Amino acid sequence: MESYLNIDHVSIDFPTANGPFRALDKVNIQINKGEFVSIIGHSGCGKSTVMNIVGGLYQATEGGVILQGKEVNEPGPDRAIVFQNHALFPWLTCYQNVELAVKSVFGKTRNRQQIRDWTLHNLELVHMTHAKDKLPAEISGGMKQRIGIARALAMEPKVLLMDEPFGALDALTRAHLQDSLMEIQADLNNTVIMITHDVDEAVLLSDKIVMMTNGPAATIGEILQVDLPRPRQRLALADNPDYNHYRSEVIKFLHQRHARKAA
Ligand SMILES: Nc1ncnc2c1ncn2[C@@H]1O[C@H](COP(=O)(O)OP(=O)(O)OP(=O)(O)O)[C@@H](O)[C@H]1O
Repeated sequence: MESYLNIDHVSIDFPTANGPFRALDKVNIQINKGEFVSIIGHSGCGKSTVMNIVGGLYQATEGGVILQGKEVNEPGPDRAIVFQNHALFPWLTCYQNVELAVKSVFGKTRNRQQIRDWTLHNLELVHMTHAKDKLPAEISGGMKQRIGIARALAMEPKVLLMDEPFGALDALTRAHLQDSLMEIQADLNNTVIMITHDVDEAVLLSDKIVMMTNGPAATIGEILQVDLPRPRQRLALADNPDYNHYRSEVIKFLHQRHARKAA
């Protein structure tokens, strides 16, 4: 059966002064609907480049990305991106930031009341109704990230792309947001690709962890299937032998089999 999202033998060459630089070489990932997939690998291996190709921001030199049987060549609302640095419009309130995304996707098909209800519903999903009339400068980093997630979810994307979404947050805020994201995903069955540097985050959230080799010409080293039952509770998992097994598999990949050579 054909997968929902097929990253099919994707290679990319970037032009440089010394000629083409092959950043990715034949990257192959098959993702099913509703799957949560993390991409992990050392800095500079090409994780964001994979995401930018799926997001349609970069074009693969060879191979391509097929979403529900259609090749993806440009950005579109079917692939919403959540960035590490929120990327909210500073002059718009939280409500207006989400509403803008809703209007851009549903402005022609939904009436004003429906747009308002849908905007409020998505703010509620991320527990941000209380701050809907605040400007981004008036809320914390974790709250901004919640708005970024609400904005992406409100577009009802086929795939949610998250580039280190919690990378800039303190450990406690990060844990709260991971829990919220797991709850939301259990409710909505989103298909998610998330880049992370955090091994625990990858194991806690993912169905599959894609581990990339170091560049240049980075590719998929291994794909680890994480078969921990859901819902997952971080406290219970701390003593779970399967959890610790998955965790150590990722650590061994990153720090033993594909350890980065010292500069
Ligand atoms: N537009 C570009 N032009 C030239 N080279 C690029 C471009 N974008 C990325 N690269 C190169 O491709 C490689 C992969 O970069 P990428 O940003 O995808 O890595 P990454 O794994 O996301 O890194 P990090 O974890 O540090 O964010 C790097 O060597 C980078 O310098």
